[in-house]
Amino acid sequence: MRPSTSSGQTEVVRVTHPFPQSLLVIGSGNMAGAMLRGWFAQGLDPASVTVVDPSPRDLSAGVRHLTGIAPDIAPPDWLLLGIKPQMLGDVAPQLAGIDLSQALVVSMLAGVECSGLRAALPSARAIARIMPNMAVSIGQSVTALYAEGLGEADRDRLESLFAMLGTAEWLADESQMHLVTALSGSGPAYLFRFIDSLGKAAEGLGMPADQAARFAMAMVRGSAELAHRSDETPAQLAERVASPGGTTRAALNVLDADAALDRLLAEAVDAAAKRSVELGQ
Ligand SMILES: NC(=O)C1=CN([C@@H]2O[C@H](COP(=O)(O)OP(=O)(O)OC[C@H]3O[C@@H](n4cnc5c(N)ncnc54)[C@H](O)[C@@H]3O)[C@@H](O)[C@H]2O)C=CC1
Ligand SMILES: O=C(O)[C@@H]1CCC=N1
Repeated sequence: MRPSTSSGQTEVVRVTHPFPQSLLVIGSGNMAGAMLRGWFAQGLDPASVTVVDPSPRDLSAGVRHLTGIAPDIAPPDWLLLGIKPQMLGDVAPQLAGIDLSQALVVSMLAGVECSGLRAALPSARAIARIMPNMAVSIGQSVTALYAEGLGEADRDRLESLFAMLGTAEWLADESQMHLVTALSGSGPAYLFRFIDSLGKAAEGLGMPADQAARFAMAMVRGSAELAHRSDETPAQLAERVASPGGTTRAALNVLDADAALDRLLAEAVDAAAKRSVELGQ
């Protein structure tokens, strides 16, 4: 946008965007692919991006695509790691031929800590970790950020780029990455399962399957938005739905008996966090 000056003349504003000069992406599947599409929509130049992936997902026009790491890859400003954690051991030695002395490595690998990334990519200028989630594809991820000893310019840039894809928040302690992975990284799957299970419950009691699925989905969508906009906590909102002696209380009594739901989710999140620790080893 070009704002007018008080004299009525149009002032040319030079926008300094936060995108890296050159972005090398290793592994562009569900997550890295969705991030790239989000950034392209916000102005990232496809010509500044090189994607290395034998079978990338929905590659955008204008991006340089390689099926493997080639010796002529120019030293990148950012290196985004979008491979599975289990692949790092194979991929890292191939990256040894690329000059990473100017590169900020941004890793989305679940479980792999900064020390493991540093050992795998010893020549990198700096290393940061992120934990986004699948809602990155609609610009509504909550992305956790973590880095040690990162300069202010890198921190600002990282924060700006992930704020473009939803919200971004720094973690003070790396061990929290395992928990955030188990909470908001894997979390969309828990909610998708809940929606599916709720629809199936109504179907089992006699509702047509497609209608039950539609109602379950619409209810979750509206309720999540309501909870997001409300000043009250989700726990308080649940109490507001439950009329004394009514239908909701009858259902909540089932979920709350022996803290069944709390215990189930605590167990599920604990299993995910433990798996995150294992993936880093
Ligand atoms: N899927 C999710 O919801 C989330 C995933 N993550 C993390 O994101 C990373 C990627 O996950 P997804 O995108 O779901 O997986 P994905 O399987 O969709 O993407 C991985 C990509 O790596 C490519 N690849 C395989 N071998 C390669 C090689 N040697 N060189 C370059 N590319 C290669 C594959 O072709 C694929 O496109 C994982 O480390 C995961 O922990 C983090 C948060 C959420
Ligand atoms: O399941 C996984 O390992 C990845 C990390 C968080 C979500 N998906």
